[in-house]
Amino acid sequence: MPAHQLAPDISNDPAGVLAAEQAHLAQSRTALQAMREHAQSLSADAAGDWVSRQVLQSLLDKRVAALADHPDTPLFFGRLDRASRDDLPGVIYVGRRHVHDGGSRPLVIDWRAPVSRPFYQASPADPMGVVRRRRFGYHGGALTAYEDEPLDQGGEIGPSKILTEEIERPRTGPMRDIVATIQPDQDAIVRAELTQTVCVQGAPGTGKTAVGLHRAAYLLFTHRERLARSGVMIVGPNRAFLSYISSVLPALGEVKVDQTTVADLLGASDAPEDPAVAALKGDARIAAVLERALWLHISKPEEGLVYTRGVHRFRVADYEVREIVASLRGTTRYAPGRAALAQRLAHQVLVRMEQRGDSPDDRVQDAVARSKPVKQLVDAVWPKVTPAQVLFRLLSDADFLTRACHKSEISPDEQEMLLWRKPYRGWKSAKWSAADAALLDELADLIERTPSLGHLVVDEAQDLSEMQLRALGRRCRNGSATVLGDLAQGTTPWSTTSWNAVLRHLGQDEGEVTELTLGFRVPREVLDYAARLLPAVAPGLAPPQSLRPGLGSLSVRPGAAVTDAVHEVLAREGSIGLIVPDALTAEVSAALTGIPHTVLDPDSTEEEHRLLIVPATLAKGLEYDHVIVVEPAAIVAAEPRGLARLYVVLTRAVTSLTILHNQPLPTALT
Ligand SMILES: Nc1ncnc2c1ncn2[C@@H]1O[C@H](COP(=O)(O)OP(=O)(O)OP(=O)(O)O)[C@@H](O)[C@H]1O
Repeated sequence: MPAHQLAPDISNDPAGVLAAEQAHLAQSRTALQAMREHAQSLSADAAGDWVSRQVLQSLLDKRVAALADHPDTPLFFGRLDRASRDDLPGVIYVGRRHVHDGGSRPLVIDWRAPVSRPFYQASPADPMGVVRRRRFGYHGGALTAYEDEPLDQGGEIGPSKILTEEIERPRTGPMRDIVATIQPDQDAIVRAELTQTVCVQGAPGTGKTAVGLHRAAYLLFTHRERLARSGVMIVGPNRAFLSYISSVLPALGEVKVDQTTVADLLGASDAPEDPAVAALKGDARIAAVLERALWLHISKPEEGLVYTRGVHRFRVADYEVREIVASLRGTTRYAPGRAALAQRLAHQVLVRMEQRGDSPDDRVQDAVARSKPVKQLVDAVWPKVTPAQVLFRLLSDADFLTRACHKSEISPDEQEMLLWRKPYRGWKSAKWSAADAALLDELADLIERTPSLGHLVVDEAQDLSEMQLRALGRRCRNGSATVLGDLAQGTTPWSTTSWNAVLRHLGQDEGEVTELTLGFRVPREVLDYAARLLPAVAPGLAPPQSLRPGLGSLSVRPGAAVTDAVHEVLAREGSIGLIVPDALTAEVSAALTGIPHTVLDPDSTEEEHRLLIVPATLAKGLEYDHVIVVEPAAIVAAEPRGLARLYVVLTRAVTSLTILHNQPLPTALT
């Protein structure tokens, strides 16, 4: 059947339909193979020089790699039979990438193309020109089932079995893409305009991370050239999380996206710090103090400039130097201001030379700007400083801090808190905390402008301080952002309580706050249980909803042994996360001697075994089929926002949650 004709209704012959679709899959696979062979046959020799040849060859190699067929991944997962009379085919197959035959007839259309959109959005109420939507079921790479949804007959469509099965599939290994089953509300976020910053509040497991990654893939497809130049970056909470999500974008054909953590982006700084001090340093009020501290380094010029050339002396008077400095202050960043001061002084010297009858050119001006007297004056008045020097001075010199805090909203008590109890000997030996890293980054930007990316996806954004948000905001100030998080899962001393505030500190006030409400991960029984903590951790939030009933998924066992619970889940299918208070990690691991397991580490991301011991503070963003939580009371007691940590921990399970405890459970859970 030619793809441009509407398919005849042969649904009364399911075997025939399936066979025809399998034939289309085989044809598409062959066509993809031909596309790959064609790409392989292209030569980079046409390029004129060696460099161009290397660039072209690398592009061709990438193209060949992108055309690889992964036999276990469905080439298409949906089909639309369209009623629209336009130039587009009447029947389209929606898949992970475009495939066309020798005559350029599309056999599969990329899920991100506008014509694929009805696959995610069409409904009987708004069929979007589609008569029938077909979903395909796969086993490995083999097409084994299909399901039709008529869209032109009004009424309601029942739940999709293929969709439910996909959502219920046990989890193994890293996160996978959800391209075949993106839901309409998720799709609206994925396809939001590039210029639109979106902020998504969503309960655990509502697909925020998945949506953020698919949005990155969508934007890269739709604005390929623009974003190839400016770049897209994903920022997640820790490396274990990045490792968990690392294969989603490559599976969607996008390999050129940086995935990083705030700590890695701002520089690994991990000196321990009192949470109250960290919270104060994370406060956006500090930004004004840093700015003042930096500009306090400029001193009032007391002397003029004398420049000697041959037998002549050219003078720039002290009041003229003061005027130049005053005119530059506040109109430029610190480092370009320094360079401009040298140039302006040189210019004055040149004016004097011209007045004497010389006709110096630009080269003379550059030479004067680089000359010793000019350099000495600039160094004295507008000294070269690094972020570390400025922050060191601020945190170790009480007088300087007081001057920098002048007219700011930082109280004397707070100033006292900011000062190091035991100052370091010098800025080179100073040990910086995570909060300091954001301050150093702010100073770096005040000194020299930080380049902006085209788009930033920020996950677990509720955990970022205002100063960290400012740091990320700098990196998308000429672009846009996708901000993802859950106010109930905030576990840092500076966790936010308002998305509008987050957007403001990110510098994306125009961003739109939206909500995902349906949970795809956690069974209802478990989610309802965890939600008992919500009034304490995020009073304003409505209880989350789950798509999965999961009867019998929750088991609370006082006094039970860890090994028994572990043996029980090892007999079942799927991944296992044994989440423990951080302080008990070694003890629990020792108790499991003889049972193969891996201990999750913030940096090492290897998961050798199906059974993983997860320290509670690393569980954020991750999920396991079976979760065993050890001693909730100790998880709560370990940190100021311990109840929120427990909420995160209790919402990691896909199939079952077992709680083991000797100490009494937090009251909300009893
Ligand atoms: N439309 C969907 N179809 C199938 N699976 C989905 C869909 N949306 C989300 N999921 C799955 O649900 C699980 C949870 O998704 P994800 O981790 O993105 O949620 P989250 O909102 O970021 O959760 P958390 O707040 O706990 O970090 C993942 O396994 C994801 O693949």
